[in-house]
Amino acid sequence: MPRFTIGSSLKMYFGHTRTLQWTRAVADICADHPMTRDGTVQFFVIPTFPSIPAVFAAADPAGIAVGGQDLHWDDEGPWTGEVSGAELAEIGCSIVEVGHAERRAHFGETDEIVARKTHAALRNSLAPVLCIGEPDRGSPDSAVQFCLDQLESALTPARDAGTAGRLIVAYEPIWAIGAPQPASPDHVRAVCSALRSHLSGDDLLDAGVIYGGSAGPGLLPQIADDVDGMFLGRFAHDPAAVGRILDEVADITGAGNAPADDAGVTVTS
Ligand SMILES: O=C[C@H](O)COP(=O)(O)O
Repeated sequence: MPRFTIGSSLKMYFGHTRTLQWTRAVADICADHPMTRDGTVQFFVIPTFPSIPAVFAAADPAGIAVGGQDLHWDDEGPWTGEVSGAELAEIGCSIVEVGHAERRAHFGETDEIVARKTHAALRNSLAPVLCIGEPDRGSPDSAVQFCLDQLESALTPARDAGTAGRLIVAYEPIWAIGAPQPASPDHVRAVCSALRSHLSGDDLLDAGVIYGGSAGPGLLPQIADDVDGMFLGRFAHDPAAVGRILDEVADITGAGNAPADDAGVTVTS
């Protein structure tokens, strides 16, 4: 597992041309940056479905993982308009977003549907970016209880079937999505550390917990000890923000002060 998993869902913000411009700019940054080159950071991008093949071609050479924003709970069948995890895996995706708050709110995704989709991702060897988070601002303790219930609900079918795999839990308090600023570092740390403890040593799942909700440059240094990465939205629309976050990773890990070799790769030994 990389020390940090950091990525962005482009939601429906960009058309195809801008998606590719953004991806190429981010791929250039990741191809050059010591923190992505040495595997300290696994960067991922989640575009709209039609852009996935072109994004894959632009992102894969830079080591960027690509995923879908949703999947169906079945692997095939009469589901007009839907996309299966089997097909996402077939075209090269390694991750898929499941249960984002916007899908739960606007597309009727219940906890049961999210659970079936989580299992569909895992059985197709896709790492679910499983989005959980409390609806209203409150205490960290109440958020932890809400999120643990949501998490275990989402994992029930996979646990029942004994399906193993990599899991990326995206802790996204709903009240912090689309907001001017993220949840406070203390809140993020309390909830994410509880989720990490809960999943640590899981028999089936190799799990990490990342934070999303108005995340951007400046946040990771305040939460790094208690998270496995960040899920970026609007504050990564400027590709330069990705470079700033990777620079912050270098500072966090101490690599920022290390000398670089001729190829520009930081020498840490
Ligand atoms: O998918 C990303 C999250 O929903 C966060 O989006 P945001 O940073 O624009 O609030």
